This record gives sequence, structure tokens and C-alpha cells, in this order.
Amino acid sequence: MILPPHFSIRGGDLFIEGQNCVDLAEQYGTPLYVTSEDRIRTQMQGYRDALSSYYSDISVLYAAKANGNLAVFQILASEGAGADVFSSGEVALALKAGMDPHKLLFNGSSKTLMDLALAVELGIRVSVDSLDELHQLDAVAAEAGKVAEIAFRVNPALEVPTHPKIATGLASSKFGIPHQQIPAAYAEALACSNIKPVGIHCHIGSQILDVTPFAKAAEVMVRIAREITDLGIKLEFLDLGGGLGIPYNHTSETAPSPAEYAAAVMPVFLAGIKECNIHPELWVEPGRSLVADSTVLLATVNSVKKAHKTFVNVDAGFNLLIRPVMYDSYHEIVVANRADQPIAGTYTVAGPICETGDLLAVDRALPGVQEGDLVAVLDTGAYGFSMSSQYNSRPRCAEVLIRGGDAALMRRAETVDDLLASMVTPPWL
Ligand SMILES: Cc1ncc(COP(=O)(O)O)c(C=O)c1O
Ligand SMILES: N[C@@H](CCCC[NH3+])C(=O)O
Repeated sequence: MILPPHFSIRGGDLFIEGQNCVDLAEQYGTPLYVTSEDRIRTQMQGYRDALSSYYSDISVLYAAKANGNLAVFQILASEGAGADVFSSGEVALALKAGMDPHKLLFNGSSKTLMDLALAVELGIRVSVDSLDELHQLDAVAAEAGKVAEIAFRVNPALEVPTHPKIATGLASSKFGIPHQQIPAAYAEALACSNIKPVGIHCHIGSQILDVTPFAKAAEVMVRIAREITDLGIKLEFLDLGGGLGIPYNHTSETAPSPAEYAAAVMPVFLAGIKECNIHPELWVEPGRSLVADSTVLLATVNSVKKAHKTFVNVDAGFNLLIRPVMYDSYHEIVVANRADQPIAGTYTVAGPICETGDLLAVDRALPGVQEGDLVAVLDTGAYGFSMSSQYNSRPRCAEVLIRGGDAALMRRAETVDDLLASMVTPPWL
């Protein structure tokens, strides 16, 4: 199996940067998420360098939902990132990490009036997802005596090669306003006294391993940019969203690099803005491709059971990593304390949750796993902890950040007391 450069195998153990996963598991306990800081920085720099080699006014807005740890926001903020935010919690994290409110975009197809008021108060631009939302925002801004700067979220009606649950720009998707209705939406925005349309936004889906759909989306976006420029709108930013995938299967998959993404998208963008004679900032919103492969989920093997299959029962399940269950996702498995041993059989890695479907990996060729071993689930930095739950009343695990030879907690493990802390006994019980 090919490992990204922040991993190595030394003396049979899996290392992440300069840290032995076996030692980390002993020190912090398992389950445990472990993240390489350097990898996140490298990925962010990859986007910045690729895009800025074509155009000077670019911003990378980290898609905050991918990994909501404050330290991850802080790393990305220090590399100049803004953020695509979907909730007041994501706004709070981005601001606490020092991100510029003007480099945030408040996204979402179902915002509350409180969300809109927060965006207005903080001067965060809003990606408006419906005409109802437009008029709500106009009223909220009027009430605050302010003008809200907006983009519309365009639904470009594009088929994309990914799991149907994470394709977001299909004609049938819940996100965005159908592209045919977009010019009329901007005309309506121009008629609102407390709204200033300054941007345009789309996001076609996630885990896309081919750059062609991104170029197609860019074509739709520059066509619309032309149409709305004719309406008299001065575009300050054009946001192409995120969605670049990663090779979860290290043997059979490859993913385009940010440079390949830029080579597909930037000529379309540059030709389009030249034709309209405009100079908007170009925004992109990667999530997964910035953070996914920075992280492993470490889990201890509680038992190995030979039944219909050979089950490796570990202490992390879909409470901590729901992707395999939710999207049939594949994650590579390394037996972290036998990383140099030959394949000994076919194993199914199962979690501790009381559900038959709680399997992290099915029928994998692995070295001879035994109780007490340590399993590393790779590429879990995106939509891993951020989609975790306390199902079966299991406290969530800790997260550790690695910088070279240093390791430090970036989230402590929850305790059973934490589970109980937010519960209130009704007075009649
Ligand atoms: C609006 C928006 N932007 C960006 C992203 C990030 O996508 P990805 O993690 O696939 O790069 C998402 C999630 O799909 C999203 O909904
Ligand atoms: N949660 C999804 C990605 C969704 C992206 C958010 N729109 C995944 O793990 O692949």
C-alpha cells in the first residue's frame, strides 16, 4: 500500500511524522484521532500555489464541516485561509482562529433568522439559497440598519461522478437556485434596499476524482457572471466551491492535484472574466482535500473472532467514523504494530456499536491480527470526528496533533460525566 509522505514504517510500527502510533495509543489511550499539522499546511499551500500561478486575487475558504477542531482552523488561518461556514458554531470557530470575517461565506439551504442576523452583525457575506431567504435577509439587515452583501448559490444541474448522497449540484438536489432562475434572482436582489449582490457561488459535490465537472461548473458560472454583469452587478467574488476528492483506496484510486484542478478551471475562469471585463476574486472551498489524509483513527483490537467471517472487534465504530456505513466508503486499514508483516488472511474490522452495520472495513487482507493489536484507519481527517456521535452513550474520543516529533492534545476525550452533564431530570421524576 502506498502511504503519503507524512507516514513511515519503522521497526514494524506505523509512524505519523516523527511519532510512533503505538506509543501515542499507549500515552493517550484509544480510540484516538491523530493529525499531522505539516500535512494540512502542505495541502493548503498546494491550493494557494496552484491557483495563484494563474491569477493574483484568490482566496481559499476552508470548508469548515470537514473537520471542526479549533486547532485545524488555527493552522489553516495561519496559512491565510478563510472559511465556508454553515452554522453559528462554524462562524465562532473561524473567528476564534483569527480568520477575517470578510473571508467567510455563510452557506446553507436552511438558515434561521438568527443565522442571518449574526452574518449581518459581523459583516459576513451570505450565500443566499432561496428567494424567501433573500427577503428575510433584507428585512434583518434593514432592522440592523445595515446592508448585507450576498451571493446566490447556483444549482448548475450537473451530474457528477460521486456517491449520490454527496452530489450537491444535481437538478434534483436541495441546494441552490436553478441556474435558469439566477438572473431573475439577482434582479430581485437589486430591488432590495438592504441587499448588495457582490458574488456568485456554487458547489457541485464532494469526493470528485475527475476535474471535468469542475470545468463544466466554471463554464456555467462565467456564463451567469456575464448575464448578471449585464444587469449592472459588479461582481467582487466568484466562488467555485470545493469537492476535489482524495484516493481513499491507495492502490486503485488516484485523485487530481490542486495543480490539475487549476489547469482545468482557471482557463475557463480567466476567459470568462476577460470577456465581461471584470476582476472578481476567485474563491474555492476545499474541505476533504485539505485535511482528510492528515489524520488516522487509532483503535485497539478487543478480540478476534472466527465466525462466518473473521471479525476484528475494535474500540472505534460508526460513533466515531460514520463514512463506511453512510456512504459505503473505503478507508485503508494498517495494523499499526505489524505494519511490516506479511498478509495472513482476510479480516472484517467491526466496531463496538450495537448495530450489524457497524463495520469499518470489510474483507481486508491484513497481517495476522490478534487481540491487543492496534489498528489505524487512514484518511479520517475529513468528515470523521466532525460527523461523530455519542450513540450507545459512548463518550467521544480525544484528538492529538503532531508537529514533527511533538504531540499534543487538540481535544480531550469526553467522559461519562460529560454525557450526563447536559441532561436535566424533569421535576416529576
Ligand atoms: C458549500 C460547500 N462548500 C464546500 C464543501 C467542501 O467539499 P469537499 O470537502 O468535498 O471539498 C462542501 C461540502 O461538500 C459544501 O457543501
Ligand atoms: N460527509 C461527506 C461529505 C459531505 C460534504 C458536505 N457537503 C463525506 O464524508 O464524504
